[in-house]
Amino acid sequence: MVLQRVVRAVIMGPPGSGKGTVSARITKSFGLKHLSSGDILRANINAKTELGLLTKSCIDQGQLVPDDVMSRLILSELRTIEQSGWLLDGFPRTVSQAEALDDVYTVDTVINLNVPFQTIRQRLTSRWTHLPSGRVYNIDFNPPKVAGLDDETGEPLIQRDDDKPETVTRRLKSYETQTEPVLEYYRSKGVLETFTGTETNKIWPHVEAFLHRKLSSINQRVA
Ligand SMILES: Nc1nc2c(ncn2[C@@H]2O[C@H](COP(=O)(O)OP(=O)(O)O)[C@@H](O)[C@H]2O)c(=O)[nH]1
Ligand SMILES: Nc1ncnc2c1ncn2[C@@H]1O[C@H](COP(=O)(O)OP(=O)(O)O)[C@@H](O)[C@H]1O
Repeated sequence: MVLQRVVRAVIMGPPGSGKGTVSARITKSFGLKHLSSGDILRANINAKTELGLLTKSCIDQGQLVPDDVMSRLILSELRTIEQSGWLLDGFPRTVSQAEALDDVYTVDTVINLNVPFQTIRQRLTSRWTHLPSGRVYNIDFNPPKVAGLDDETGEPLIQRDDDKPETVTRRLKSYETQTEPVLEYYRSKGVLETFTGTETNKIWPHVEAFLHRKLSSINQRVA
């Protein structure tokens, strides 16, 4: 689909709900630029930047990075891709972050992946990540072609430290207390679209059909 105007979208859902997996499909089908807050933070930690050193302990403990740090980081990244449509993944995670985003950009649509916590726990302990690209694999769901190696680059995959069961519990708690209110924030603005299920392959066709409708209606309004 060729877009006549930039589309600004957010994908939300608890850790492990499939945001990264679905984002990869959205970018492929609709050409939006994917910006993942977690990928940006992990790249900084890996490169031992000042930001990486500052945020590592929060992430390892399953806590959120402070709002002002996150909002500054993501808004400055967004400025560099202002001319493109984008899909934000992992930001905003608090109402304060949502307000900071809202001060600068109007979000057209928010895709909310509603996946039960029980399903998520099993997935995260078998998640393997290619750090430089953010590509994710799963031993059961989408294993790499060669165990332990990224399909595209052949580079090693890692298991994230914060995917340990006790840290996952803390991340889910922080999702409930700090991130769920963001769903209400977007619901009241009339832009929240929730997709419920336990399997990405069943959720995806609904997300795809919804985005086709949504993007066509945005294009028609501009035409
Ligand atoms: N078993 C199973 N695993 C899935 C499914 N969808 C995604 N995953 C895996 O679950 C893990 C978490 O997905 P991810 O996209 O990283 O979620 P995010 O944390 O919300 O970005 C990854 O290892 C995925 O490969 C699914 O439908 N079934
Ligand atoms: N918007 C944000 N606000 C605060 N902390 C964040 C944000 N995005 C990512 N983080 C930190 O990075 C960690 C990993 O984030 P992410 O990769 O998005 O997790 P997941 O893919 O499991 O949802 C979070 O647990 C948190 O510590």
